[in-house]
Amino acid sequence: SSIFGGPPRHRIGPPPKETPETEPALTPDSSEHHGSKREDGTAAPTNRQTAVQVPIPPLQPVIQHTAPVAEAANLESSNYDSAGDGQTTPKTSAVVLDTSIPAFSLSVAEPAPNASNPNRDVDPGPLSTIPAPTLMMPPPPRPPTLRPHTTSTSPSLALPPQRFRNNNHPLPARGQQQQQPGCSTLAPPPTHTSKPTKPSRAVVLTPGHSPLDWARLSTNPTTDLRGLPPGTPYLRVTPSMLRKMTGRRGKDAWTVLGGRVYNITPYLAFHPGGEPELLRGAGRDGTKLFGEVHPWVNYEGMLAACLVGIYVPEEEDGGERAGGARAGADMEAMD
Ligand code: HEM
Repeated sequence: SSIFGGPPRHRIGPPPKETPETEPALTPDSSEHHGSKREDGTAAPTNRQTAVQVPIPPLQPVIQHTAPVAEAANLESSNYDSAGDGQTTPKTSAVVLDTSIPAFSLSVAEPAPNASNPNRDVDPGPLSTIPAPTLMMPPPPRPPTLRPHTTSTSPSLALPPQRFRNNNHPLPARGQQQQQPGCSTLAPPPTHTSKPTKPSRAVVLTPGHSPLDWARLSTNPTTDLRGLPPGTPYLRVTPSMLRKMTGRRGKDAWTVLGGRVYNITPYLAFHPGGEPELLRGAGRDGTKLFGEVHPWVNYEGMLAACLVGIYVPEEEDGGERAGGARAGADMEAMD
């Protein structure tokens, strides 16, 4: 049965007016009008009368099998004509069409409205008696979904099933036992390879003494940060000479880094570690100290404009040889 309340294969035409409930209630006026429109009206009333008496006729009259489809359509359309000619007919042409035209023929002739019916899932209608593959396309496959699956065997990219997120599972998430409620389980495991970070000893530099300011100053080709008279060549600095350059008593601060002597006085205010720290290397070889604090610092590039000379051993003869004499003369000139 169908929602129309009767055998669906016995109805054709517009569904609202062909329900079994309305068919018996048809007035004689409408029925007789139908009969008057027939050109061969002699046989139609008899057939309709038979159809009324047998709503679901198991056998079809022979004359109805010979009725053309076009004629049946005309009968159907006239059935909805409100005009009457006084003749009475106990049953409408819908019954005649039911008996004269097989349901298969009608269904195949109009597949589109049924196939496009959005309510076909809940209202199969007349097509319910016909095998589905011959009438409508199969439903399209459902697109893949990433929604959480309720089955344990379905692969999913979404959250794992609840049984993988509780403590009863034999393979809990990493570090789950140490997690507090609401904490993420993606935290890295505890490791002993990282060293504890040392507190920073960097100082707050005064305005205009940032690393960028030093870079701008030290790379200026016109800037001479050596603290020597213009045109002074690179000096050969001995340990005795270096010890006098501590940055105190009016003298500049020199330090040795990698065998080269630098005047670090201009850099004091720019040193991120502070002036006292930088002065720890003044008047001495600060290579080891420098490497202990920040071996990654490119001192050669940063102090290129501060290069005084090279660090040389002390002369045994007190500077009698040419090189030592020149270095000694230069040092005397700076004093
Ligand atoms: C030789 C004696 C030196 C000592 C004792 C010394 C000490 C320090 C200290 C304690 C810091 C702070 C590190 C921190 O942030 O905790 C520092 C930072 C720094 N020093 Fe020195 N320093 C010396 C020489 C130099 C020299 C000659 C230069 C430049 C050529 C220099 C350039 C820097 C730089 C760029 C930083 C910042 C490093 C960074 O933040 O990574 N230092 N220094």
